[in-house]
Amino acid sequence: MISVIIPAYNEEKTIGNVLNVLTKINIIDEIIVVNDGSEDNTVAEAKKYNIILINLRKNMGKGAAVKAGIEKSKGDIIVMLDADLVGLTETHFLSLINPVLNDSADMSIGVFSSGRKSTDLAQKIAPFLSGQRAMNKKYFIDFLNLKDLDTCKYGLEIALTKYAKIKKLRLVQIPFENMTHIMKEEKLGILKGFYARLKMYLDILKIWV
Ligand SMILES: O=c1ccn([C@@H]2O[C@H](COP(=O)(O)OP(=O)(O)O)[C@@H](O)[C@H]2O)c(=O)[nH]1
Ligand SMILES: O=C(O)[C@@H](COP(=O)(O)O)O[C@H]1O[C@H](CO)[C@@H](O)[C@H](O)[C@H]1O
Repeated sequence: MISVIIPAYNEEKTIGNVLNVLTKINIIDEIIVVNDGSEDNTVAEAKKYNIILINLRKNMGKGAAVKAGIEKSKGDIIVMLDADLVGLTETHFLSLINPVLNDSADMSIGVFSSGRKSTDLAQKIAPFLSGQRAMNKKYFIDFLNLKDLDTCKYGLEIALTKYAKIKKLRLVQIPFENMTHIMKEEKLGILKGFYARLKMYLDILKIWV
């Protein structure tokens, strides 16, 4: 059984397109949207689709949102996808999940390529930060027992990557062609976006070192 978890904070502009694609993919058993205290119409947009909605009352950060989704999930395979993806297709989804389904990898990581230069470059430099992942739930549960996701925010992915290394999991990177996401500076404007980026790097550094 496959559960997809989508943490979402103020993603009213993009979450509909992501859900529109995912809700048409037959092999997905459940899609869990975790509204992380959004102040915009994310919830209303998500409710247009056949999904399970978790509402966090206030913004808790990505790590806490994903944790809430995993705890609610019923699947034995978990897929994490961001709500601000642009260009997602069924082919991307299948290519991400197949290595885990056919047991040729324990964790697969989707990495943007040939989407937009800026986002391609960021993921080329740091593919281990990508939020698009598939993994067996047993590893996620083990990971949750070891790592406090309630406070790690954007440190989630680097924590997952470290976990995979320590546990010697088989990792595979899947090129996500023609995909991009909305960058922080585009969502929030240059100054606020850059500030949010610095805060994200701080979350990552806290887990990294
Ligand atoms: O406090 C937060 C910040 C982000 N997100 C979600 O986590 C994913 C990745 O966040 P973001 O798009 O800001 O990261 P980026 O891809 O820009 O680094 C998106 O679906 C966000 O809506 C969240 O649930 N809570
Ligand atoms: O690609 C990146 O460098 C960062 C930053 O993306 P932005 O272009 O600042 O929105 O985004 C990734 O890293 C985050 C932390 O690991 C993840 O939460 C995101 O899912 C991922 O897209």
